[in-house]
Amino acid sequence: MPTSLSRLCLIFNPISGTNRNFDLQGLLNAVLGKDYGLHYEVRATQYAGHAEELAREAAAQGFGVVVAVGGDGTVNEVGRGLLGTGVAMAVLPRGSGNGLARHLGIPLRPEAAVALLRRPRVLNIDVGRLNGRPFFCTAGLGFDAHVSRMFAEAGTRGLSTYVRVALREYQRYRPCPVEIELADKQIQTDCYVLAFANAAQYGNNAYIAPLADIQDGLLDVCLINQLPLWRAVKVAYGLAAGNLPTSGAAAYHTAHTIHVRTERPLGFHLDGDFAGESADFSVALEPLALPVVVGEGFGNTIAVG
Ligand SMILES: Nc1ncnc2c1ncn2[C@@H]1O[C@H](COP(=O)(O)OP(=O)(O)OP(=O)(O)O)[C@@H](O)[C@H]1O
Repeated sequence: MPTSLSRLCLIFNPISGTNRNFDLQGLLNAVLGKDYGLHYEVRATQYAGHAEELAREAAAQGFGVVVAVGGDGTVNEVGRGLLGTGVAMAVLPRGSGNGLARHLGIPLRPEAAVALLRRPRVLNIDVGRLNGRPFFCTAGLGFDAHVSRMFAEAGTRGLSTYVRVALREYQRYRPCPVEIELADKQIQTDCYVLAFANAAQYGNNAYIAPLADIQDGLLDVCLINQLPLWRAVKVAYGLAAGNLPTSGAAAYHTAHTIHVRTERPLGFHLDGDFAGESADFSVALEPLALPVVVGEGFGNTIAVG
């Protein structure tokens, strides 16, 4: 194993997920111990955005793997900090949804996820950017972004809060006329949800783009123009069953660059966290821009020094 991969910095978000009794240091000692020749350090975040700074600092200090201990928001911050450094990101899933970890085949059981770090397998994944800001799993505009904003304000986290907020906001949210340019196509339509998927799922095995390949240099673009009740039921079922593309409830495209103008400013999310509002969106993909530690059986291994 290259020596750099034996130096691990774990960046721990104490507020992700719902389990507050998590002994990370005890887990690391039990699973990694002293037998594997690894050096590992834990650094806790103190505020939103801190994980990006900590990750950049760890890369500059010569750590070879920086582990995001949290959910997709933490993964996004750590990934942002590592872009361009050549340092690999690993994930110890501790969030509510854990979309990227699930896509990469990383076990949700903490002991098994940590065990992957003994001999990390690293490969490069594509990175999306929405108005210049990176995302690794999914980004989007419309209802899903609106729900992520309301979820952030809800006071409690977890799947049950998310479902409660989504059902409440479904009564209120209205679609917006948009113009979409992608892959030589111009589309004028209403937009209820426009999702840009680098990975297949939002998290919690909700498959917004089950065919998305995180190494193919393309984003899977999912458009839902209206969401009357009958279609909402189809979408919910399609997300869970992984058959949304064949359900007739959503339209799909693939592209590496997309431009969207909206009639009114729309909220957008990056990896499930609300990230602001705009009426003009440029989305692009950087192929294979981030090395990541993957689960057993995922993709092909490449050498990272
Ligand atoms: N110390 C901290 N105090 C407050 N907020 C923090 C802190 N550290 C990180 N955060 C913020 O916590 C938010 C939620 O974290 P994260 O997304 O990892 O968990 P989650 O929402 O439970 O998981 P998932 O995104 O997989 O559903 C992130 O947006 C991050 O910026």
